[in-house]
Amino acid sequence: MSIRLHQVIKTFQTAEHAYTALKGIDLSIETGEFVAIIGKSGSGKSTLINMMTGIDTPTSGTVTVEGIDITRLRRGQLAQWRGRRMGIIFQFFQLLPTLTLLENVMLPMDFCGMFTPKERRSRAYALLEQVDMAEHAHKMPAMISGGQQQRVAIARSLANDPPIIVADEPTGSLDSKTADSIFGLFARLVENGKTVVMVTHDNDLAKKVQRSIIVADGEIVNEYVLQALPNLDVDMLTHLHAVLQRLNYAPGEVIVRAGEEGDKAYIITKGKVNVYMPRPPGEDVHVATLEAGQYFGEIALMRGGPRTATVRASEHGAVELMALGKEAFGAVIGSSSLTRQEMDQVIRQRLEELSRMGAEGYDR
Ligand SMILES: Nc1ncnc2c1ncn2[C@@H]1O[C@H](COP(=O)(O)OP(=O)(O)OP(=O)(O)O)[C@@H](O)[C@H]1O
Repeated sequence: MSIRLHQVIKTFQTAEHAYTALKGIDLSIETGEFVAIIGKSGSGKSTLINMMTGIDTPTSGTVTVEGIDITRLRRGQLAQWRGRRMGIIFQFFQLLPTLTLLENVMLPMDFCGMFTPKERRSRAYALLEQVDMAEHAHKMPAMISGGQQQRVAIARSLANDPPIIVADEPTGSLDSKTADSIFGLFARLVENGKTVVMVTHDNDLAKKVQRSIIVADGEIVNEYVLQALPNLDVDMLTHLHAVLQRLNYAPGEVIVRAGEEGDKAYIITKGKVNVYMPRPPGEDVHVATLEAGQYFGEIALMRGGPRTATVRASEHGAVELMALGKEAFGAVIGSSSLTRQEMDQVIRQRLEELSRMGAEGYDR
């Protein structure tokens, strides 16, 4: 495991009041993952990654990177550790304006005493080559474009060959074509075995990575909610996060019952549920097993009418669900036609399955 945050809380104390920007974050990022962190402005994205890099310290909780609890490192140790193990990239590049591009890339090696001075120079050239900037090596940062400066910043972040790259809105100030090419560089780093964590506002870029983490109001949106509703935008996911109600069921417990009025849909976030077709007299027939990342209860909300099936928590373990009421469900469907279409498709399949198994009245 590459990065692990456990119960991380960050409270900023200002003159007038205290503001809790992170509210108990649990998060694990594996070695070699390409992770996008997205969220509305002010949701806590930068604060979150500043915890991972040790640029800022949590008020409570632990941050473990490659097995080291970085919250326990002293300032000097932390700077050395970071310099060797992490490459950091910011939105506004932050190249030193009085040094050439080559010198900028050599700087982290100088700081951490990595490689011999001669090696540093040739390594810096090689890194600039990797990002197509070698021909500009002796220019000053002000002489090149923003996209080029970001390429150099990426080369600089790789100076000490760190296994982890953390980037805070690296494409935020670039046009979309340049952003795409910078994104391509990150993808290549991941192919070469690096772990990359990238904050982005750009939904399209976020869709291209293996894993998205949505920060909403200082918390992380449950990843199974994301899996269940992959086409919602950040605003809707943030809204959903605020209104979803967490529910727990014991093994075997009934969650919804066929024939009853339905006023909620459910997303499974832990465990499995079994779906049964009602067959009098009380001999329900098992139709399907659903697991984390799937939803149920949507048919009654989408099509009206009573529940079409009974759903129980699996006998083999407890179940955690996120419930959304009619109103939130309506907002979700209304916000994304793709989600609506996909749900329609799921419902059609489910009703066909029920009808195929001989239940009456399910071929609506
Ligand atoms: N040093 C600080 N002192 C007080 N409040 C802070 C401090 N840093 C951040 N905050 C507050 O914490 C919240 C989260 O900030 P953060 O910068 O992490 O958000 P963000 O999601 O990265 O936003 P953006 O996308 O706009 O950069 C904000 O409401 C911000 O005002």
